[in-house]
Amino acid sequence: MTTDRRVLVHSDKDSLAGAVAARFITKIIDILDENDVAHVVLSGGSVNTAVLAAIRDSPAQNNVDWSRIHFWWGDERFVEADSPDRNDLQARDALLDHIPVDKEKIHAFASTDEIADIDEAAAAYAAALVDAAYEGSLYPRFDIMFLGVGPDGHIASLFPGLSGIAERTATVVAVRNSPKPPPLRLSLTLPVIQSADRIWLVLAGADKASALGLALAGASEEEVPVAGAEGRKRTVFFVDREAAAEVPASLIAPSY
Ligand SMILES: O=C(O)[C@H](O)[C@@H](O)[C@H](O)[C@H](O)COP(=O)(O)O
Repeated sequence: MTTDRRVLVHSDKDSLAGAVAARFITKIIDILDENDVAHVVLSGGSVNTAVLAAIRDSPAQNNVDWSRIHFWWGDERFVEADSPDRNDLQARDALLDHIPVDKEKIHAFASTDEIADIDEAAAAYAAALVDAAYEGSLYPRFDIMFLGVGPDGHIASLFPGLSGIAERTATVVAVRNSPKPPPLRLSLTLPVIQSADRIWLVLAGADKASALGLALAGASEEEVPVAGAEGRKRTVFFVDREAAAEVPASLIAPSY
């Protein structure tokens, strides 16, 4: 697992979103210089959606060959296709509908209109991951995985105290009792999350400070799921000052 886990602090949510957007554009151009395609995992939540909007609004995004990027989601609310609760709709509104993506490379979780049974929907996403997997794996090589963090420390739809966080075999789990509504969700599991080359966690607000502090101080992933977010190459916590309030000073990278 990575030894490179860094915390980058920005003054507020807007500058955080702008900085992550700029860094994403630079990094994805580099990745596409070296690879035919890239795989990016998107997240729900207001902060990550603000990042997507900032990417859309950046003139530099014209330099990205969007048609070579596969888009996946870390989790999804299992609701109707047109529900505003859907993470994929939020991402389409903020970015995907505004850039020249290849629609076949947008891998959204099924809605309840497409597949009524949540276990079948989880199996369908697991099958989509296999279809794009590199040899010998059950999922693609994810270049960048965006994750949000809840005040309880949840990532994707892996919540403290629920069984999903402990799943080590399945790549996708059906969540029936999410403490945050809506209760039915689909989520990648921790082994898939930890397979990503780069995990970029983007979080803002005082309500995240405790979970982030605990995770970085060595709490278990069962107690604070974000503690388990470690990518293969690099794990970066992009945070605002409020969310950074309980981060050990030794982990904070010099601001830039
Ligand atoms: O699944 C959900 O209900 C949310 O999408 C959640 O996982 C979100 O990503 C975090 O709570 C961060 O949310 P904010 O970015 O809005 O703080």
